Amino acid sequence: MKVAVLGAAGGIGQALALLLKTQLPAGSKLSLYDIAPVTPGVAVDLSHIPTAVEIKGFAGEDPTPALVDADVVLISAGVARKPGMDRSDLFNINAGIVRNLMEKVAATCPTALVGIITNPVNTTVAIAAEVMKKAGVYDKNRLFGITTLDVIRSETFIAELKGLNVADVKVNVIGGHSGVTILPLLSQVEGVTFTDEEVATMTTRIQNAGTEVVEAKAGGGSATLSMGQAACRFGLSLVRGLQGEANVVECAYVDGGSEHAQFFAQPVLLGKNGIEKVLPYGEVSAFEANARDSMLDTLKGDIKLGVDFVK
Ligand SMILES: NC(=O)c1ccc[n+]([C@@H]2O[C@H](COP(=O)([O-])OP(=O)(O)OC[C@H]3O[C@@H](n4cnc5c(N)ncnc54)[C@H](O)[C@@H]3O)[C@@H](O)[C@H]2O)c1
Ligand SMILES: O=C(O)C[C@H](O)C(=O)O
Repeated sequence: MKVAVLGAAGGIGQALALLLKTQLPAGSKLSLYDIAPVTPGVAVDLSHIPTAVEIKGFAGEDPTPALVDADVVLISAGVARKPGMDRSDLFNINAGIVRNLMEKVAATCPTALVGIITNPVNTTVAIAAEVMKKAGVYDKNRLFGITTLDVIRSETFIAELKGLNVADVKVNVIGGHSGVTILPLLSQVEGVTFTDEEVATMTTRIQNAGTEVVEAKAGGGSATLSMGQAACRFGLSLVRGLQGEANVVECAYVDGGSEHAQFFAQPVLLGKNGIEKVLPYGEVSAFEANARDSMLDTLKGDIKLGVDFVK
């Protein structure tokens, strides 16, 4: 199994690479790429960790050598937010970066499972899909916007509020990955009840959690370490699915035939071909149904921006 990380010298990329080096199954290959010249050095550094994961680093303008024979590609290349910015403010720079990298993915490893981390995810995933379509190699079951950070934040905050063991908290987060498009389904969390006020406060906290980190870092970037953990969890789930493990389920932003929008985050069953099955997200409360319906104009606008960018 070969996993490639594009953007591997960045805050997320380095954390993710470290976690993958220590957690990928024995015999895996890990390939790091970034335009930053330090990237081969990052790989040399990680290569001294005694795990049976072979690691190589590549820098420069062309990601192709890192992509050859990749089974999974995780993309965090691009710029991050500073205080006062919205994720959509990153579009001008990151749209072109994702388009260019996806052109290389389409040419070099078109059947790889691709996880997009680069913001604005609601839009960059649509860009990735359009690039693959243009190249004639689009498979909607192999492309994912990684929304796992919203899931692990929800698990953490709910466990804190309700005094639960965080390992026991499971929550679906649906929609997209920015502001009101992030919708945790609190009504489905087993073993707890929330007051209306708790639902409103917790939903807003989860939706604004990225901004919480951006403000706390005060100009030093956005979430990197928690995102490294989230991307590692998602990447390992992709690998477990590819290896034939049963019942691997994650929420992700996918082209899953949703009635709500072309791309929509919801639970998916992962397998040897990426998405084996898009799963229903279940019953929702009146509050959640209203929040879901209210987000759709924003989400569809974000998606259209990405589609138009490539067309
Ligand atoms: N999906 C999520 O939940 C989530 C969470 C956190 C951050 N993000 C996003 O992830 C992205 C990266 O964040 P970060 O904190 O790691 O930023 P960072 O600035 O620390 O790292 C980005 C890396 O991308 C590299 N890069 C830039 N252009 C490139 C190109 N054309 N090819 C290859 N590499 C290139 C840079 O050299 C840098 O090393 C941002 O867009 C951020 O908004 C997404
Ligand atoms: O908020 C950001 O800009 C980064 C990321 O999308 C996050 O949710 O932390």
